[in-house]
Amino acid sequence: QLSSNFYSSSCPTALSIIQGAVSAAVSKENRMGASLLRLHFHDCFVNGCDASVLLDDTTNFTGEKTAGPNNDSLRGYEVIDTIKSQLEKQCPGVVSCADILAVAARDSVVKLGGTTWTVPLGRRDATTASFNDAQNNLPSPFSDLSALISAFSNKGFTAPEMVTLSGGHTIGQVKCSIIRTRIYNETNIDSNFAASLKKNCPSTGGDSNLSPLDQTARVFDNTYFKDLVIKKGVMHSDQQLFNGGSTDSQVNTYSQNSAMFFSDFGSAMIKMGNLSPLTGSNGEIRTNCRKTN
Ligand code: HEM
Repeated sequence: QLSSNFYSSSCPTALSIIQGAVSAAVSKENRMGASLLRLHFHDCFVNGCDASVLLDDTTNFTGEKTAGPNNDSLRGYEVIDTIKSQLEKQCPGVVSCADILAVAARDSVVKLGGTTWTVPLGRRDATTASFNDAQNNLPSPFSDLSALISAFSNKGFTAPEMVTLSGGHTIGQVKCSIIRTRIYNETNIDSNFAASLKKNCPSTGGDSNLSPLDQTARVFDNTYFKDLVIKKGVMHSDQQLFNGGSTDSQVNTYSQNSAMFFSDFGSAMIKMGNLSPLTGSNGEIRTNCRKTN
């Protein structure tokens, strides 16, 4: 139902405007590429790829931005605002915020050295956001493998696709509060690696101190999987993918074959971008991604 040429007559410059703005934002701050990829994931897993994640709360703790997994953690909203205002000047009322998120995620991965894919377009924007759905549908970094598999299965993904998409953690940063239990209490972690993470993540305090999600977190590559094999997964949920269970062999394969990871990642991102889009006369094209029209 979505199509890659959706804006080719209504806004032929849309894709180049988005790419230019993503490129500028990531050049200014490398981590922004990771933040924009995560924004699309957190949009799609909560009632589909409909830009619900971008709506500001009208009352505190009713929308998605203030839900546990997003509050003080999701970032990149200002970059989306910049892109939206450029698009509104060029083609007012045409390009949805949901499509901006999907294209910005792809352009971020490319800019950081990763793979590319063709983004199907034509999503429209939601008029509601749900705090509870964000609380309940986004996976937890404290989950074991079985819970990670079911969180993705609830959205129609296989366990191998869950592993592939987790490769998104090849870029970006994580807060100390998320990794503290792992680095102080878990045993399936390389001890020198744990010691080095503790330097920037004390046992009390420093909750917002950041650590890179893999050893080359400024580059989209397969180092995330190489790290898992040597027990250098950063979050509990990361190391679950290589912990003596059913997903070990796939992690091994990706650690040795980045081409396979790249090609699977592109396919899985297209599938994620297809999660219940609003099309036709459903939803709207927001003028401001933070507010309904
Ligand atoms: C498998 C289940 C997943 C869990 C439990 C999870 C959880 C998390 C958590 C807790 C953080 C750090 C948040 C913070 O410290 O503020 C994070 C960061 C990140 N996640 Fe995930 N995530 C998962 C899957 C994914 C997927 C599927 C993608 C994209 C395809 C993704 C992309 C990212 C990126 C790029 C970052 C870094 C963001 C930044 O630096 O701003 N994650 N994730």
